[in-house]
Amino acid sequence: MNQKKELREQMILRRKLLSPSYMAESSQRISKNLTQASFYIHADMILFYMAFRNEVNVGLAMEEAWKTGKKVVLPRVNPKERTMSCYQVESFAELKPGSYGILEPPADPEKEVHPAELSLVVVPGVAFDHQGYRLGYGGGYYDRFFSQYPSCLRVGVAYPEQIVETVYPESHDQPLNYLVTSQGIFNF
Ligand SMILES: Nc1nc2c(c(=O)[nH]1)N(C=O)[C@@H](CNc1ccc(C(=O)N[C@@H](CCC(=O)O)C(=O)O)cc1)CN2
Ligand SMILES: Nc1ncnc2c1ncn2[C@@H]1O[C@H](COP(=O)(O)OP(=O)(O)OP(=O)(O)O)[C@@H](O)[C@H]1O
Repeated sequence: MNQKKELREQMILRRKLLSPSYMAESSQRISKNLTQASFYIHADMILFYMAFRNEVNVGLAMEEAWKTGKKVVLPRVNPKERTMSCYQVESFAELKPGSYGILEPPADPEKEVHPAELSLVVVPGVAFDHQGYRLGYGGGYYDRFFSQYPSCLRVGVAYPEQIVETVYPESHDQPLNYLVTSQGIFNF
């Protein structure tokens, strides 16, 4: 547990040291690699995330998804229960800062999507390992989400600097199917 906490702090620090131009360029390459992958091409409803604190910015992939007629979905978090609900979005202009300052869609019941309908989930993270495990901010949001809805394909996105030998997975940690980096794609 302490190993996990130390790795989280170390990896957040490492990510803070990346330059804005490096992150922008890598994020573009990651978005491009993602949108060229067959699992993305075949997906019609995709849960993305809005980057905060130096995370990989997948905005370019979201724009590509809108252009090609895919349904773009974003989460709203419920910090009390540590759960996420999903809403379809049509543009970045609809979003407003929510919990943790992360941009979120409005809670419009007509736009709510049942997570079982998602064909692909793009997952942020602090660190990723060679077995397909990820380390987040410790809220357990994605682990809880995937244990409840195990059928959607999970794809992590990372700068190569975020990949480590192991993130010390625990029994509740839900592994990814793929990890997309600026240098290529891992299949677990
Ligand atoms: N862009 C993005 N959206 C996301 C996630 C993410 O990792 N990235 N999440 C993925 O889970 C969820 C939000 N999870 C979060 C969990 C904790 C903190 C946070 O600020 N934690 C404090 C510690 C607070 C505490 O210990 O109670 C901190 O890090 O300072 C932020 C986001 C849902 N949306
Ligand atoms: N399926 C689950 N049901 C209930 N609690 C869970 C579940 N998965 C994880 N948790 C709890 O959530 C907490 C955080 O888990 P963990 O440290 O793995 O989060 P994380 O993967 O870093 O965060 P996140 O998924 O939010 O990015 C743990 O205390 C864990 O017990």
